[in-house]
Amino acid sequence: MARVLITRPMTEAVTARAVSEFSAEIRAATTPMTRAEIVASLQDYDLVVPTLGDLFTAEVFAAAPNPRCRLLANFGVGYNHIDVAAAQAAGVAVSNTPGAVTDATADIALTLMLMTARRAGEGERLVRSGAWQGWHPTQMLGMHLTGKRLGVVGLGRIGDAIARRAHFGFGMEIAYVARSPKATTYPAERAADLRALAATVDVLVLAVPGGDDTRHLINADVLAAMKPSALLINIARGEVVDEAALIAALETGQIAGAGLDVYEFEPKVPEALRAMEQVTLLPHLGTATEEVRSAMGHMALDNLAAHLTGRDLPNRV
Ligand SMILES: NC(=O)c1ccc[n+]([C@@H]2O[C@H](COP(=O)([O-])OP(=O)(O)OC[C@H]3O[C@@H](n4cnc5c(N)ncnc54)[C@H](O)[C@@H]3O)[C@@H](O)[C@H]2O)c1
Ligand SMILES: O=C(O)[C@H](O)CO
Repeated sequence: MARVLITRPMTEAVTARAVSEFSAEIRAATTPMTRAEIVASLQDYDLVVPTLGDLFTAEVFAAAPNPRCRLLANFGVGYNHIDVAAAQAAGVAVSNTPGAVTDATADIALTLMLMTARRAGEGERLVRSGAWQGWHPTQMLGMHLTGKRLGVVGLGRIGDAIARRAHFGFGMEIAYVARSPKATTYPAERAADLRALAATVDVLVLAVPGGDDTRHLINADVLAAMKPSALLINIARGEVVDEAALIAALETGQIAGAGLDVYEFEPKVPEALRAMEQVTLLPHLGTATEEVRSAMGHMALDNLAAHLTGRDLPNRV
């Protein structure tokens, strides 16, 4: 019988299937595995279901030569915590959970857009503080999203779901950057480059994968191109944004606000960001619904099942 390790507690439905179908061992901690645990997981298990924060780096694969592990069935669509080339060189396949996460993550992007544009976090804090003195015509005025221009960086599954919600729900104009034009169900303008996109939009939303190719894609230069009234929304990965440059841009009023679900040094969130009223901060909630986390878990288990029965992995990276 193959030894299967799942590196975090899962929903009840996924746990029940993992135990009955795979006799899986489920690690009890909710925190990422230590380096020593990761090396041991490669040496001691045939199949591992890792997730965000489990750092399967090239160095870790080097520390576990000829691993027993044959598959990392990642729980999550983003796999920037796994060095896929090093895994493949070690004979370890990698799969992920695309699609299952799309709608929930797009919903969180819209939540961040609305909360930041309409100052919802600030308003909620005001009410809770007991200091609210009542409605008046110029109280806490925010930005009206309807009819504004949205720039999407990463018009893939989630970026497209965000753009659809923004266009059909809020009448927003959609613009994007991509290597080639995309077929969309809404009118969408392809910008010449990222700076050109940043310069013309009211909201810039990030939905690219993390990793070396997109690290600090949003830097001081891009932030400087944005309008002073514009908002930056990040549901992608924290490292896509140079967080120090973002803090500087917010402090100097170069941009008006930000809505963040992810952080460069997650779960550390700089005190400077936590102190800013114009910033909405969520704890990586993109996929956090019972249904979606179960769908992600089942997808990871489907990849284990395919591997064990010699079928093609449905979601091979
Ligand atoms: N906040 C969350 O909880 C959460 C949840 C799910 C996914 N995510 C993140 O969202 C990412 C996207 O997921 P997806 O399913 O939409 O992936 P996807 O592969 O369908 O879409 C990513 C898109 O980004 C494009 N892209 C890559 N580099 C680019 C660049 N430099 N400039 C412009 N476009 C670029 C790709 O061509 C692709 O179209 C994941 O990799 C993950 O990191 C976050
Ligand atoms: O990439 C994803 O699916 C989410 O960020 C959770 O890992």
